Amino acid sequence: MNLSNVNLAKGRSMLDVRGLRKVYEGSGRRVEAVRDLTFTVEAGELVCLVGPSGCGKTTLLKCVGGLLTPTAGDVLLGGERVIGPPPGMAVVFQEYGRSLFPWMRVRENVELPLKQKKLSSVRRRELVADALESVGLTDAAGAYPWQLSGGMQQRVAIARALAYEPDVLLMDEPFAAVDAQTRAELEDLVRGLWRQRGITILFVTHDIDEAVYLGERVLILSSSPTVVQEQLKIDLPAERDQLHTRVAPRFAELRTHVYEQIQAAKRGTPVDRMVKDVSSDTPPLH
Ligand SMILES: Nc1ncnc2c1ncn2[C@@H]1O[C@H](COP(=O)(O)OP(=O)(O)OP(=O)(O)O)[C@@H](O)[C@H]1O
Repeated sequence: MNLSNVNLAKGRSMLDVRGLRKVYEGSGRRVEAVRDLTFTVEAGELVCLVGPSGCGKTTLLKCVGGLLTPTAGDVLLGGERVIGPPPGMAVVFQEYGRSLFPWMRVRENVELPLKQKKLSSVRRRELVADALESVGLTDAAGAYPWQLSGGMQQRVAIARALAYEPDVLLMDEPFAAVDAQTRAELEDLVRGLWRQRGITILFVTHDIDEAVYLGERVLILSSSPTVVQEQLKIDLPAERDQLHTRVAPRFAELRTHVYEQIQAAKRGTPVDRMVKDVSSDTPPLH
């Protein structure tokens, strides 16, 4: 499935997750990781998923990316059911060290997935150069990953995903392993790329501040077995920066609200099992 030619205007559903359930079984152990997840991501949206540790964020992302088969429910990308890794998706994982091939130069790592596409070598080179420029790594094209810092390696992983021109970019705690300053830079890089390129991004994080800073909407997940506890519209201005956004009173209100919800999830406070879609309203804050 290639959605590049499909007219997916902003505001239309790109990703539909319906009644998703995942139970792991084996070795005499049965874990209901995800109970019943339903949500939609619109074309061009940046949605963050946040929830307590072990609540099934990675499981959900693997199901969305077609890397795991759900026990029940469906994932639809552009209206088509995901039954394996779809060509319209790219994933950036936390462990950049394991996702890049150490024996390949940066430009070869970025080009590798493009070889699955029927593109001329000239076009592949253009896409690689454009993606490396977007993440500020043009000068590192000939280096090996192990010659780069952790933050630079994660930029390479982002460039590889961008070069692939995905309709949906899945990011699984991509900045969890880098230092705080690099993390802030990478957050701004992702928001900048999202605004420039209009990609649809589903970003998983356990970091509440990161979710509020990055997202247009935050989906708060309950503890395992997981359901969507709340969907919160982030009504901060589109122009965000680390200095001013994070000290804005509204940022503090939103992060406090998410924090309270996650604490409630950890305590196992019963939550409404239906999705509360507040995407068009200002969220109630207490
Ligand atoms: N392959 C597997 N087999 C059995 N159980 C699993 C498997 N993968 C995950 N689980 C269980 O499913 C639950 C959810 O795990 P998952 O890694 O999806 O959560 P998470 O929210 O991403 O965690 P964290 O925030 O700590 O990274 C956990 O109880 C975990 O032990």
